[in-house]
Amino acid sequence: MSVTERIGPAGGRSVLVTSRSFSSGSRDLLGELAEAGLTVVRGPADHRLDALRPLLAGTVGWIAGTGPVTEAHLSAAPRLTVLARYGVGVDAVDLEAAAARGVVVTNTPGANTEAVADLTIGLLLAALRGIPAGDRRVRSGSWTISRGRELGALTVGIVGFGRIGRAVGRRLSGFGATVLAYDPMLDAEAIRAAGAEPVELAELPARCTAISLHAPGGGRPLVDADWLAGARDGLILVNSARADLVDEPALAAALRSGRVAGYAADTLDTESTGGTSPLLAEDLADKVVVTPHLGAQTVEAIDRMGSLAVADLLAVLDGGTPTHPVRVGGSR
Ligand SMILES: NC(=O)C1=CN([C@@H]2O[C@H](COP(=O)(O)OP(=O)(O)OC[C@H]3O[C@@H](n4cnc5c(N)ncnc54)[C@H](O)[C@@H]3O)[C@@H](O)[C@H]2O)C=CC1
Ligand SMILES: O=C(O)C(=O)COP(=O)(O)O
Repeated sequence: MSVTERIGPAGGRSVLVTSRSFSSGSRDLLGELAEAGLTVVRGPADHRLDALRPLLAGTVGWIAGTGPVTEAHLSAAPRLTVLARYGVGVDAVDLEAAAARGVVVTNTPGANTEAVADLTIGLLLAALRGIPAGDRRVRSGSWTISRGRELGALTVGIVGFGRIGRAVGRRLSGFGATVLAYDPMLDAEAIRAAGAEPVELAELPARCTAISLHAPGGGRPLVDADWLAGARDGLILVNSARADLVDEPALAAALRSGRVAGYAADTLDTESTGGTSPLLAEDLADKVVVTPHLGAQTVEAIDRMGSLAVADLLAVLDGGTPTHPVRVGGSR
């Protein structure tokens, strides 16, 4: 579909869709929007202002992926009433600017939890057993082996023990791993009740063979040179959350020194900044595996995210209350 293709009647009120993966799903969501008298307009997922400006002018609702929503975007959308984040993280949205303009922000908590938890285990196993590197060797004619670890023998740390962190913890417990968790918003009892040992962030590197990140982005990196200096040799780090949780140059140095044995991620800084990632350097190819932010991309999660986003968008446009509002300070 081209950037400005319209679905529904010309003119009238329009809904801008910039999520990469929004589709009708099992409920004909595009039909529901059209039935509500809304024209659906597609825009670029990276939210380039020059391309979006003409589309934002008439938009009353916006279904957005992970692209930035800044004061400049909002001021280009004077009729905007509701920004429905199709997904969970609101780190790229200027929530204060939205609140100041009376724009209601919603998201789809829980809709992609199982999808991201599944991918996280896949990334962890890929790094732990060297699956992508093994595949490359076979394709180049070599049946050279590598030695990994069994997941059940490991102590695994989880940073951010929310919906996805706990879903990953449940899967890890099923494998027989020992699960430690750090979450500054949860008390120790809540963490224990969800099956993990509560620990401080600083304890994790020395105690874990693998650590998985599930905290919101938008702040300073939690994984930096100091934190990495405390790691056991051979740490595996998994990041299916946000790139800015990790100081990437510091991690590249730790991978080269061998302190960190592997990094498996669904995101990199370059996802939003463009350019070249230090983690994609040729000499790190066998230690780093990256997927293109596809954690939420399952048939099931896309269906749930779309249904929740459209239901809340229509509720707000009807003058009602959304089920999943995001308030200022609702993120990290
Ligand atoms: N790869 C992908 O496609 C996806 C990535 N995500 C990312 O995963 C993150 C987590 O998603 P959910 O589990 O659904 O959110 P959630 O809100 O249920 O869990 C986040 C947890 O992190 C905790 N937290 C906040 N600040 C923290 C800090 N400084 N250190 C450690 N923990 C902290 C919170 O208390 C909360 O329990 C999202 O914010 C998003 O960035 C989410 C969905 C899809
Ligand atoms: O839900 C999130 O925070 C995600 O990262 C998923 O984003 P997406 O819908 O795949 O652009």
